[in-house]
Amino acid sequence: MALESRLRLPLARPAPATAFLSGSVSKANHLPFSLKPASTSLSAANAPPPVVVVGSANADIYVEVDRLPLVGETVAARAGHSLAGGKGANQAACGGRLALGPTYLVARVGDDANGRLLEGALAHAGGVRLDRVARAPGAPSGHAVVMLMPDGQNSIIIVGGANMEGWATAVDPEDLDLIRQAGVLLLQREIPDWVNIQVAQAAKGAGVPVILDAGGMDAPVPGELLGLVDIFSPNETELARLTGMPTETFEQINQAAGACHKMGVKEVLVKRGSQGSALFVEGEDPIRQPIIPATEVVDTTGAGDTFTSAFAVALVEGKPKKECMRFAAAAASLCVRIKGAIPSMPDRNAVMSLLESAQVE
Ligand SMILES: Nc1ncnc2c1ncn2[C@@H]1O[C@H](COP(=O)(O)OP(=O)(O)OP(=O)(O)O)[C@@H](O)[C@H]1O
Repeated sequence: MALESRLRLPLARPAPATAFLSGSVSKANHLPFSLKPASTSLSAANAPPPVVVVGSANADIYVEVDRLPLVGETVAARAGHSLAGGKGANQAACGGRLALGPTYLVARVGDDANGRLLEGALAHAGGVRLDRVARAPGAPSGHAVVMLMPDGQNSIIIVGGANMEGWATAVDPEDLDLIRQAGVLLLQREIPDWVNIQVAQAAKGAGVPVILDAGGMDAPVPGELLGLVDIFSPNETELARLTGMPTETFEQINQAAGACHKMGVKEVLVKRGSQGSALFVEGEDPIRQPIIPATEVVDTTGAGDTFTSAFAVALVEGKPKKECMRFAAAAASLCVRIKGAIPSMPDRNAVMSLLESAQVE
């Protein structure tokens, strides 16, 4: 069956994705954010095109220990539990909750218990289309053992598994077809660079904007990948690592973003934790977005993924960049109030309520 009919995507895209980048967004796209209908139908002609996330899905196995075991020693954990994570899964789960149109995750899991945990958790998170999450034979699902110490420190061991080994020698043509019909392609760095490059090439060829979240492996970002990215989104540490420049002050970040422009990335969206965020578009004044203060900061895990994904959701709706950043800051502010990554990601109505109340403050 042709992909188009299998996915029941509208034949005509509501707005050319490139319009969002060039700033030539139609007037209709400047409408305020609208509420998410009770059920999102792909066949709705006026639904925004899909958010497509290509990335990792990881089973995060948390063990609470008093101390790390010595070589040859066995220690008993005080508690243990497993949660779905991985930057790809996190960003897809967030898109699923926030986007008016569909959100797809393209990922590889193993044919094992962790793979089933991931599929179940993503189905439970709601709103994410899992048609393109495939079980890779012969590779375990990506997983991480997170050892949590009483003082809040942690030690982590990651098994890349299917995230790294589960892709065939070339990306599945059906995945590439889906990407060509997307409103935005969202990438991170927890799958092989060659996969990111192939899917970014497909997006670029179809005029679909590509956002690369710098989070994940800390190996250098290949120049070929950077050259295909429309918006590069690092936090301050990742920006410093990429450019070899200091990123402590706003002016230093501005300089480092300028170095990224020289590497071929036109837009750099920097996440600055409790200092907010800033977007550096080549040749334009930076746009600064302060945080929307949280009543109580419980756990910032997943705040970066929430921010990037929410930004992408607003971008697909044709919102101006400043509004995309405000929407993302509101979503991330809600995320830091609840423990965990996927469990803390807000739904659209909560973000809109916060935006409304923040407006009148
Ligand atoms: N204390 C806070 N209060 C409100 N919003 C916050 C707070 N900390 C972070 N945020 C929001 O979350 C966004 C992303 O956070 P951060 O810069 O920590 O991302 P990150 O380093 O990529 O995160 P991580 O990798 O831990 O998910 C910030 O730009 C900000 O909008």
